[in-house]
Amino acid sequence: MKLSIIGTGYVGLTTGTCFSEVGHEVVCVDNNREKVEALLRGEIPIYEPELEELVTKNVNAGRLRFTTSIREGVENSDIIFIAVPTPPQPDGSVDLSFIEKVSHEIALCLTPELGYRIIVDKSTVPVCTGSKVMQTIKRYAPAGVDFDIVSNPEFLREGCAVQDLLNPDRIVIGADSQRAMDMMKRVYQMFHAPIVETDLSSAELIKHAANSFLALKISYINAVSAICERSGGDVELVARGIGMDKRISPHFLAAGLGYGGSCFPKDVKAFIHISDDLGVPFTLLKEVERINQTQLDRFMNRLREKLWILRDKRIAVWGLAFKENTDDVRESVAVNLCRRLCEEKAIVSAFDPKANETAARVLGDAPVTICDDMYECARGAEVLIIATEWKEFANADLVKLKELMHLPIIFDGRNLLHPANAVHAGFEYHSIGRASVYPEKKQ
Ligand SMILES: NC(=O)c1ccc[n+]([C@@H]2O[C@H](COP(=O)([O-])OP(=O)(O)OC[C@H]3O[C@@H](n4cnc5c(N)ncnc54)[C@H](O)[C@@H]3O)[C@@H](O)[C@H]2O)c1
Ligand SMILES: O=c1ccn([C@@H]2O[C@H](COP(=O)(O)OP(=O)(O)O[C@H]3O[C@H](CO)[C@@H](O)[C@H](O)[C@H]3O)[C@@H](O)[C@H]2O)c(=O)[nH]1
Repeated sequence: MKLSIIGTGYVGLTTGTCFSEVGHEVVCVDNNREKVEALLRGEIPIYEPELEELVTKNVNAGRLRFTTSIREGVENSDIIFIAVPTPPQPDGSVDLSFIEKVSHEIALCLTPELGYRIIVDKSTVPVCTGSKVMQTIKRYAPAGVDFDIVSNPEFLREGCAVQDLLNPDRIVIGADSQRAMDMMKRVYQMFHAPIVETDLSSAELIKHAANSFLALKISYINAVSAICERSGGDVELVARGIGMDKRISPHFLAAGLGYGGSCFPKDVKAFIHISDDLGVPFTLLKEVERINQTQLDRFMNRLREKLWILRDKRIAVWGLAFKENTDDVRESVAVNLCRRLCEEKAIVSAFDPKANETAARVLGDAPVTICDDMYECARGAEVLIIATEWKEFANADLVKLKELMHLPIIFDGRNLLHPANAVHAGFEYHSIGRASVYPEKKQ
């Protein structure tokens, strides 16, 4: 089928590429000329495992192309996906100006002669946005255009987006027209995944409800981690013990520094705002947010308990991305941690396998020394903090690390290391939701 995607960011580029991989003919549109020019030169603007190979393969096969022209996308596709940003506003509500602008632009490209078109919202939007897109298109398109609106939320995780897209747990399609639903099912028939057919509003709600529930699971285990720290329990054992119950599942029960990224923080805020607007305040989600914020505060307190004053202490931070396998630092807890350490005048060095450049841009004036090598980053440090769950850090050579550091102290904000291994290598080891462990003192 002929598809276009408006917005070639994390979602648009990976979705468009995976659509082309299963045989569709895809035009990816973006109004960022530099981004499109880079893509036309074969440069991939983001780091996402497997993406570069798939883009190259499908561009060479003639199934995937890039343009800055919405008109080219609209005229050359039966189905137009919108994948533009829906950022938060200061009050937590969603800024829908990108969606409105694209809807308007699509409307101006539609003509009765083009024939039937489906406009699909893939961006994460508040319930009832679909009907606003419909009204906008009706308002600005010439009389007689034939189109339907569909909601098809995206559930990919950054860092494994290609695999998530090619092997989804489910596809959600919200449509108020059978013709649109049937065509959308054809788009996804090659993905061999269950399809949840809904009305427009339910599909929009599924996305916010899903992300809020996942964030809730993380905050739940983080709240349990605080209780473990006070009581002498071990949150890893507790998570294992509850996660083996199939009704709970072991996923998204990893205690840590809290959730970050471009989705959970903004989508939880948005769902709170939506529920307030509807007169049914979702106060549980306010607690989810509060727990997420206090997780980093508690970690900073424990660091101060250990080092007393952070000023002039050499602190190395492993990880800057908001999670492993990505260069994305949007709402990264690791970056926030670096900022807070700098505010307290610690001497901060940091390393990330993929996010050094993106982090340097957002850190701006914060005096963080960004290092090219994880061990060099730790040289001379009094404390090493693990802030992102990269495999490299879990597999670190602890003997080498200990030789390089000034003091052998690790604060593991993602519970990546095994406490016994850290102690065996001679480290004092502090982690989330567990008692700290210390190497045996020689008499
Ligand atoms: N990042 C994720 O993991 C993820 C997963 C699921 C859903 N989502 C949702 O998908 C949407 C997009 O997120 P993203 O992370 O891909 O954002 P992004 O910022 O990475 O990409 C958005 C792209 O849209 C382009 N754009 C903006 N206005 C445009 C216009 N008028 N015409 C053409 N292009 C335009 C931008 O230049 C940018 O390249 C958001 O609603 C987000 O909540 C994101
Ligand atoms: O057990 C866990 C799992 C995750 N995290 C943190 O949660 C954040 C988000 O991680 P993850 O969900 O893996 O990445 P995202 O790319 O943000 O994906 C989420 O947000 C996307 C955008 O809406 C959705 O499409 C995905 O389904 C949803 O998982 C990161 O900071 C992780 O460190 C934890 O602290 N503990």
